[in-house]
Amino acid sequence: CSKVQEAGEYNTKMHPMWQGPLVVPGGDRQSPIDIVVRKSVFDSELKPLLTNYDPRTCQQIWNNGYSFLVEYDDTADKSTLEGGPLQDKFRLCQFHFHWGESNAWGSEHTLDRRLFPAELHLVHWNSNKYSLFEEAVMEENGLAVIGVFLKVGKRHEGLQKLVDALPAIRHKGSVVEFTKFDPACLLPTNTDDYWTYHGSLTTPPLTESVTWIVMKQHIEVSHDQLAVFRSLLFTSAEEEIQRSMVNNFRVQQPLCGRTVRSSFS
Ligand SMILES: CCOC(=O)CCc1ccc(S(N)(=O)=O)cc1
Ligand SMILES: [Zn+2]
Repeated sequence: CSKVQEAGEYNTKMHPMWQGPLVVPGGDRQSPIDIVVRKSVFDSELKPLLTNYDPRTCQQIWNNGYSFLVEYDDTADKSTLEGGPLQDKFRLCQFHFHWGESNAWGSEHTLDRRLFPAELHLVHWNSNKYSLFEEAVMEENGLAVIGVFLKVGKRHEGLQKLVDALPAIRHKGSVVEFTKFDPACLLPTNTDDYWTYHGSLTTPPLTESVTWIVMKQHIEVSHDQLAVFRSLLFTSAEEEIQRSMVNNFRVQQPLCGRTVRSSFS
């Protein structure tokens, strides 16, 4: 399988984050992918997801120059994910989004090549086996990321608190305190139906350490809420040329014979 990023990754390759080695050691379980729905395999052993998030562990929101991240205190098993395809307990460390410059594209995963305007990633690490995220990120069973597609429609009331905080972190490197936010409000009502496969981080270090759990049901956000995402900047306040934070997604990667399992038939 391709061990070097697709030539078409112009957007992401041009972004400073992508400078450096684009060859991924191994490189046969990269993410994101196109989920071909009719080729996914129903697995009756897959359990419902069990999320137990404590809003009191929410700490800050910041612009890392590629997306914005809401970070959680992951020094104890206070906000956790288990069940689904997972054998262990995983600790929530952050969530972030990927989006486009237009509503026509922006998601990282696709469903039968269908693009969504944005995609939410809730990032967890295996606290049964490892003691730090930085350790788990290098291990095959180290991470679990829940992916949720966003569609443009009615305003998402739970998201608005986060949207209202974005103007304060417009530039790369800015951070503000952000507390008492329950990420469960961003999950779809149905979390029993999902696809799962073994993949990687979609940004450097691109390590193949992620059990992906992609929700079948999307959430709706308003056009105006997405427009505020696009008002963020890739660049720091000191830089001469300001660049809008849009199209911060990676192109789909080769499946390389992997099976995508579904929790529903
Ligand atoms: C060793 C430090 O590694 C990191 O900070 C990786 C952070 C990171 C977390 C999640 C993702 S995603 N888009 O695949 O959900 C990409 C990168
Ligand atoms: Zn992501």
